[in-house]
Amino acid sequence: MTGSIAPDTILSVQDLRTWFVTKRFAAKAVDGVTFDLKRGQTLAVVGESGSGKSVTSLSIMGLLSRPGIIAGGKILFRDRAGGVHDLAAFTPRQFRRMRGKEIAMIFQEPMTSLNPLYTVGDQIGEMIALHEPVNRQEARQRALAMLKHVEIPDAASRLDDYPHQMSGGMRQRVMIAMALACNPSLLIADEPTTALDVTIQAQILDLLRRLQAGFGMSILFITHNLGVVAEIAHDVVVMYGGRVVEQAPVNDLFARQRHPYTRGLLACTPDAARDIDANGERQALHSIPGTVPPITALPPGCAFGPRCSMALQACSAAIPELVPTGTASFSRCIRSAEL
Ligand SMILES: Nc1ncnc2c1ncn2[C@@H]1O[C@H](COP(=O)(O)OP(=O)(O)OP(=O)(O)O)[C@@H](O)[C@H]1O
Repeated sequence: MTGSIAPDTILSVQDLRTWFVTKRFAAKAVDGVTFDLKRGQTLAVVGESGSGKSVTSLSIMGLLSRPGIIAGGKILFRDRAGGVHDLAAFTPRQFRRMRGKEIAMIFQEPMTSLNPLYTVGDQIGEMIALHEPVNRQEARQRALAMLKHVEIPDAASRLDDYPHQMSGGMRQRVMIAMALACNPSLLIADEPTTALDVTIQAQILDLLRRLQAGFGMSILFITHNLGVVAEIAHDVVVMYGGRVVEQAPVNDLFARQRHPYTRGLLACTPDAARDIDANGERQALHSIPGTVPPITALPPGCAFGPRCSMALQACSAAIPELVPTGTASFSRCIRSAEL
């Protein structure tokens, strides 16, 4: 029995637990995470470094490194033909057949996906040939079409470039072209714009939005930046200490944050309109006190408690439940009604 998934949903992560277990420690990097990604939409997973975002995406892609294991939960994925698979139970062989074709991933650093020794045309073509019966000429034509889709100027003359001959923004476009070459229904994007300067970042987000409208893929977007979330997401999951602390449609989340951590993250996001007053004076920068605790030493009760200005004694007594705060919103805070 694979489990159930709503008809408009392409990915349903259900009570996922991904742990790193050795003789010395058990790091519960992801501990009971649940969310749904709807077809053709973008779900952003946001949180500070160490909150468990990347481990969540690596679990979905079957790319966990040792000693990481999926200790519990389901990752239900609906393929193009409508079949539902539990990726949490997939073998490496099953993942190899699915990756690139049905699910693709882009990373912060394009050179983790691109081989410096091959031209970009060869690399995109090879990705297509791996999953589809195309000859060399067809693969090259498809690679060219993909370079055009990702809006690389003068694409025909860039087909035989090596990655090092391109700028960072162009390499990011090539990585997106490679990821989308076989028309996957799910794209996992792990901080794909973090290393880029803000104008290029905006261009890449804009490109992803247009590609989503054209190709119809769903996007799981991992980021620490709420500014990026506002640009691209339909729904948002906020993670802290390996757990979901808040979950909401993007407009609801920005209108009202129902967890003090989300509120703190938003206050830390630079905003010129807010941070410089009418007299041109800079307001003090906000920051959340302290740092994310190591996953092996989470405080008792609410993991955010020691950093939270609203914490009560009860917050350290038990881990708060994720409770509904709206029709599609949830918060793991006992004071969410006051926020
Ligand atoms: N191979 C590993 N062995 C042990 N612990 C690990 C391993 N990989 C990740 N972790 C732990 O899992 C936790 C979550 O890491 P993860 O990379 O998912 O965080 P993140 O939110 O994506 O942060 P970043 O933005 O820095 O990537 C961290 O506390 C990290 O120490």
